[in-house]
Amino acid sequence: MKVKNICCIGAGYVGGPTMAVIAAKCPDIDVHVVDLNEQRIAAWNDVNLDNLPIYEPGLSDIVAQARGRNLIFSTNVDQAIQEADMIFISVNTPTKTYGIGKGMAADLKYIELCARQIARVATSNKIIVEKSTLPVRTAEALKSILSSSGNGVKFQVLSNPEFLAEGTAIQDLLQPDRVLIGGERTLEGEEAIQALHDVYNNWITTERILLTNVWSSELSKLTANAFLAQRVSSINSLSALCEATEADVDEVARAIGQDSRIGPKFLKSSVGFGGSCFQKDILNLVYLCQTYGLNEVADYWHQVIKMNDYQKRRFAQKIISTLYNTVNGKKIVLLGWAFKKDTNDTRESAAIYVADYLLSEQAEIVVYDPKVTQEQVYADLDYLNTRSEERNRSLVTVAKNYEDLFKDAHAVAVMTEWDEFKTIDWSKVYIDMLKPAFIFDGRAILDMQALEGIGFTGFAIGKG
Ligand SMILES: NC(=O)C1=CN([C@@H]2O[C@H](COP(=O)(O)OP(=O)(O)OC[C@H]3O[C@@H](n4cnc5c(N)ncnc54)[C@H](O)[C@@H]3O)[C@@H](O)[C@H]2O)C=CC1
Ligand SMILES: O=C(O)[C@H]1O[C@H](OP(=O)(O)OP(=O)(O)OC[C@H]2O[C@@H](n3ccc(=O)[nH]c3=O)[C@H](O)[C@@H]2O)[C@H](O)[C@@H](O)[C@@H]1O
Repeated sequence: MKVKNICCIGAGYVGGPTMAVIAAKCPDIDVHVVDLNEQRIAAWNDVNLDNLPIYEPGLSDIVAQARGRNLIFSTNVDQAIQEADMIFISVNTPTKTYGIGKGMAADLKYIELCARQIARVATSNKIIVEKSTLPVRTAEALKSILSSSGNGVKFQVLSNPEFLAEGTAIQDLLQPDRVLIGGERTLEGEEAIQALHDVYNNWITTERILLTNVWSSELSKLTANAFLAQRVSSINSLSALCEATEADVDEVARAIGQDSRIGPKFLKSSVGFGGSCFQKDILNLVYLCQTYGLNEVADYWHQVIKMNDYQKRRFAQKIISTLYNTVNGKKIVLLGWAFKKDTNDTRESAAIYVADYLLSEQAEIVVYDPKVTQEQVYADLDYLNTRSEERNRSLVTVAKNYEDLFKDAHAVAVMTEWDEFKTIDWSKVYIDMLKPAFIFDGRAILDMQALEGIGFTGFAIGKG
């Protein structure tokens, strides 16, 4: 079967870029991306490509290439479902905030709503592709809902998890390490797998397209994120030991990373990992293990999150103890609020939690991030519900630029590894600050020796 018409439900960080790349690489396939969020769809359709709803290097070029030719963004979900022979489900799967599994399990209500809508609207056979990150065996529930419509329409459910990282999404989609497709190993299942394989094969070689069964594919996505986050927590756990023993965590990472069995990537110690998925997906994995009675396995993976929480707390405590055990009324400048550089995404960013600890000690925080808005900073703090919205606004200021940023500050802390922080004129900053002037580098990106030469009292994560 040759796919002619694709529908993607969910025009977010994954659905938008993924479909834009498919449309650009497969000009003979019509790609229809739909979402309930009218504002988001309007932004995808904006003539000014600077107004696309998400920022990713290279995205606007890809959208410009395909939009209006074979790439359509709309809110007409029913029509897109009816016309498609393949439907990607790319909706959000956040951690549940209520009921059984609260705070741990993935909330699958959006996925289920999609399945019910497809079952209600479809009048011809379709291949359903799980693009969202889902607990293992979700395809079973999807199949059960889809097959209950009773109108004779047949569905094949495939798992095709996405491995892109924010900030490098387009590069990751154009040249992925691998594409993973899981399907039923029946005749119809194999046909569906082949159809999706052929879509990707327009630009990705067969060797990089891995075929497997549905359950292995679903579980591989959670596993990949768990392994990546585990590496960060592993190196972060050792950053604490390095600080206690005068070892240097970057030197340790370099030494172990040269071992080809370990490899050099994802070994940069930090103030803690953030982003919308690592924590959510590991909690989901932990919950799954608990559900199957595998408590030791659950505890093992839960430790990755606990270590991350410890790292954020440890950094905040380091600031407090260094500032003579009180930050009450002291001005502390946080450089960076996004969860990593080159994105304006702040979901689960370590900066939010470090700020929250310091605010509970009644510090006065000034935040500067080149891409994050003031409204976003306040929204992130209000979401934690630690103190009133008024109190957050009275204790936190968001600076738009460097003007007077460091004036009379007691301390500066680097939270995000933005390149521009490396080229700040630190001698000038030193003059502006109160003395002793403290600097805390949560990403270990600054030249601490040079800073101490200027007169700063410095601390960098993982440096003894
Ligand atoms: N953000 C990332 O970098 C990555 C995310 N993922 C996974 O991909 C999935 C989607 O993530 P994001 O794109 O970040 O989420 P997102 O929140 O940016 O986008 C999801 C979109 O789905 C829409 N939606 C929800 N229910 C709908 C419905 N019934 N009909 C139509 N539209 C509906 C929402 O309005 C929203 O615009 C999640 O499962 C996530 O874990 C996987 C790899 C990378
Ligand atoms: O499922 C997802 O959502 C995605 O999650 C991550 O991508 P992302 O969260 O966008 O960004 P990463 O580059 O993985 O960084 C995550 C966090 O770890 C931190 N990190 C990363 C690497 C490192 O060495 N040290 C470190 O502290 C980053 O600063 C950031 O806060 C994965 O890398 C993607 O493969 C996956 O598809």
